[in-house]
Amino acid sequence: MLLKVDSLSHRFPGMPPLFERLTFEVLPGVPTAVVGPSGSGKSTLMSIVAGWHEPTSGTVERQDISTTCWVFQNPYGVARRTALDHVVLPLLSQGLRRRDAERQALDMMDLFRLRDLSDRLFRHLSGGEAQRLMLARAVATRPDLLLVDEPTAQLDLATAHTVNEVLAGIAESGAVVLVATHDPSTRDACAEVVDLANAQASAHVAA
Ligand SMILES: Nc1ncnc2c1ncn2[C@@H]1O[C@H](COP(=O)(O)OP(=O)(O)OP(=O)(O)O)[C@@H](O)[C@H]1O
Repeated sequence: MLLKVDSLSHRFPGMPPLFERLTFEVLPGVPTAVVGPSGSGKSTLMSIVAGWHEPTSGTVERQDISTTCWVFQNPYGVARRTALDHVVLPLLSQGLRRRDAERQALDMMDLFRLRDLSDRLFRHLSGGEAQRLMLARAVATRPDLLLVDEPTAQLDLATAHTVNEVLAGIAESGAVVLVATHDPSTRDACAEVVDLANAQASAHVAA
């Protein structure tokens, strides 16, 4: 598997270019951070990589990648469903029996320190809990490509550390992982960094 971004440029109508000729690759086992100031185009890049948005020019190749999950910056859930339901549902739709889906979902919630909240309604979760729940749901389905936008934005240091470790573990287990972040601890937990700070003039990848 390989995510290959080649000479990618994007500009919204009437705005200066967000990035130009951005070129980088992400391999399984090499979690990669996308960094840059607010408004530099991190979320836009994620949506282009996810295939939701057409770039102005350039290409995104998803070699041997058949499943993609994109975890948004803002968590979206069903107010009157439990936390556990949110993780179980995609597993049921993958064909797992309910008992197996629940076991797998609880294991995943454990990783993200959410197991004690399994029966809590989504609308009663805190922002950080809801954000971790969205991560647990995405990771539980074992996507080939995992795109994550600001996973630690609402978390304390210790919980952010847990999330960074889980994301590194997911990459190690063979997924292609790309994380947009402002958080230095997440940046440091990644093996590669794509910096959009200077990507208007010439794109680059910094280690
Ligand atoms: N559909 C759109 N049409 C026009 N402008 C847009 C559109 N989507 C995003 N923008 C603008 O493009 C710029 C980049 O937005 P984006 O959300 O990608 O930045 P970001 O780096 O993720 O920011 P943040 O760190 O604040 O989340 C912003 O100035 C934003 O207002």
